[in-house]
Amino acid sequence: MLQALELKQKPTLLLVDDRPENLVSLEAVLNDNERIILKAQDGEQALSLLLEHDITLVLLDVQMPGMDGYEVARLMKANPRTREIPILFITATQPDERNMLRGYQHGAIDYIYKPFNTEVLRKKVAVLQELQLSRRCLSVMNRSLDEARSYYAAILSTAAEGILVVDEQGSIRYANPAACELLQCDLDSLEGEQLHHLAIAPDSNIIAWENSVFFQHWRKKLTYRAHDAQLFTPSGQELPVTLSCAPLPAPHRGLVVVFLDNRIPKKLQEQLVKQAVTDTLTGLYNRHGFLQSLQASLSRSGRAHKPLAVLYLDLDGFKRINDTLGHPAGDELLCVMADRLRRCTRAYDTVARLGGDEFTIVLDSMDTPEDAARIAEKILDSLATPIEIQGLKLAVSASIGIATYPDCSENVDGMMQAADMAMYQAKSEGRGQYRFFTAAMNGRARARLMLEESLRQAVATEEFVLHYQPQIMMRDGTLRGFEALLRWQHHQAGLVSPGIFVPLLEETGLITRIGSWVIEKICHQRRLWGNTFPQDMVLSANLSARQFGQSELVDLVFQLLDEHQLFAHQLELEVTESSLMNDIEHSQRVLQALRKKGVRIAIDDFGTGYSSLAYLRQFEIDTLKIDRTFIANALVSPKDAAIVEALVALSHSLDVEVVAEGVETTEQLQWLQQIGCDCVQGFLFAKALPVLEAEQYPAKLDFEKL
Ligand SMILES: Nc1nc2c(ncn2[C@@H]2O[C@@H]3COP(=O)(O)O[C@H]4[C@@H](O)[C@H](n5cnc6c(=O)[nH]c(N)nc65)O[C@@H]4COP(=O)(O)O[C@H]3[C@H]2O)c(=O)[nH]1
Repeated sequence: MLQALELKQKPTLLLVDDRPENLVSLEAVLNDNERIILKAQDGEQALSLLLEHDITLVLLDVQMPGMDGYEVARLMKANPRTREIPILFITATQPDERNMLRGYQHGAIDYIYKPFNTEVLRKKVAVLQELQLSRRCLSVMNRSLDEARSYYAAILSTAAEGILVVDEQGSIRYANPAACELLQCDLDSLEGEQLHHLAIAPDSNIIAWENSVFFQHWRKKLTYRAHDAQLFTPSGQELPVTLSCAPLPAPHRGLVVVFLDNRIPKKLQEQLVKQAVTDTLTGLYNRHGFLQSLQASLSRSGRAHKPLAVLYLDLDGFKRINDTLGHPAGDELLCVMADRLRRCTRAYDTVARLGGDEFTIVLDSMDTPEDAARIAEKILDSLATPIEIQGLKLAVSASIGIATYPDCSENVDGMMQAADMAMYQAKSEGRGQYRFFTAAMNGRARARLMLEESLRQAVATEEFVLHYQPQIMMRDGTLRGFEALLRWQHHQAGLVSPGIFVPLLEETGLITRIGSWVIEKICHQRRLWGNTFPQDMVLSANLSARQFGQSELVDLVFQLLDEHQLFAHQLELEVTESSLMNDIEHSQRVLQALRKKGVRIAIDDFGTGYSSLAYLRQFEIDTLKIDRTFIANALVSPKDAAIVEALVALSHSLDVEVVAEGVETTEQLQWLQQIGCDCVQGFLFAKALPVLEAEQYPAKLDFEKL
């Protein structure tokens, strides 16, 4: 833009003469509206105009007082801004040869003598002016050419891709810095090198350029592209590249080759693949990686007819460590665990963490299935050494299930299921041990699947009923309330015990649906019993851990209380210790909200879980239900008796009501009375009763006679 403006400007002449009349006559001759004319009467004025304006040509008087024309020319020559401006000297006398040469030396183009022929002067000025404009034009173009050249050179030298320019004979004529760097050589050694030699392994036969793919494509004016090409450095090192080779546009006869180092995307891809199959915490394989590896091992073992085993390992009591010491401690434990598992296995066995505290191992190419038992024993032995975390020595054990190929299954899913089932078997038989999968387990699994299926149907067809077990106040033998207990009225099998189906409901997630149904049902029942029982009679329901963790629980309870117009204290929700410990903050929030409304909270089965007396203080509760195993043992085990006594005393000091569960004998009842237990529940009074029997129960109860 600036350059175009520069060229469009009118030419400017500077006339320099000490005599004003000469200046006037010169102006009269040269003024034609096509040019601008400036005038100066001495050297100083001329120099300052020269610096201020863009002068095309100077007509300079040689003889001037003070600074003469030669001196002005010398000073112009010395200044880069005025150096190139042509000077036409005007003189009355022919200068001597020395001065004339001095003039030419300082930039004079020509001399013109006074008195001058006006026509000659006009012509000379016109020619010189034209020449000067052409020169300017040229220099502007040169400048823009230089700029364009340095712009493209900068692009070429900063490009991350290697760029080569090759002539039609296949000789490299140019290589950018990236090309030199990737090919590990300097420009000098690349220049003149044949392009197709770079694409040939050092020990291969050299072919002629005319037979190369580059030339073949160039001849047909086509671009050659290769995503997995190979170049070779002069030292013979392989360079995997993506490459394109395009003919240069006419009139150039040659090709431009652009290539990109494939090792960078490859490395990124490798990293991504690694991340996708690795457990970030332990660095072991994750589930995805493990299943892939198991698939590959099964195929190998199939071909080699070698047995293979999958070990499924679950840490015993990991959750408690995580909950009590915090997640960082849990993570540390898992890392130590991963390390020990690595040490117990061979380099080519696959060790993985599926998630949480579940680890799996593929034992590849075993000689006999007993090798798997040896490894399992080694793992259990290695866990016998306590793990030190946060200054505490933690004793950790694991349950291990083993499935062998081809006996248990021949596919990934089957092997995983079998190992998982065997692990559950090991766990249920007493932890810290290993079990091989057996056909009997398979039978049980099948039965379980069938049960699961009919349970789903039962949920859909509402085959559930609630039975009510009475709770009796010790002080006067009156009815405190009922605990609602779920029963499954199976259309063929009859009444199924919750001990069988509640864990299944929990595992399948159906428990939340049923749980909501139970709360709704007892609210409904409590309203129906409005006139049958006193106002303070309590109905209680069990909450599963999952249900207790649900964010909508509080709203549901409030909504049902409203709907059935109940007093909040007529409803008691029983939560187990472990549900509370799952997420302590959440538990505190839920309990606070429910109790604020007046809903009663009971801790169920106290003594079977964490048995932490500390949280009796931490959580807001109304009732503590002592587990029936303590009551069953209390009269034969002084230790259990002492625990129950301490619990009763502690609960009273915290204003918490105590309910003893599972009271079956009058001896137990008398003892509980002695130690001040508030309330009792058990077969001594009644089993869980259907609605009608529950209604009639208080009339039949004779507390004194018990
Ligand atoms: N040996 C003996 N047992 C006695 C005696 N008195 C009561 N029981 C039994 O002890 C269990 C008490 O319920 P739980 O501890 O909450 O234990 C319950 C509870 O954890 C769960 N459950 C039952 N109904 C529900 C429910 O509606 N929701 C949820 N989430 N769980 C439920 O199933 C478990 C077992 O329930 P049930 O089989 O009904 O077994 C009941 C009850 O019948 C006694 O004197 N001796």
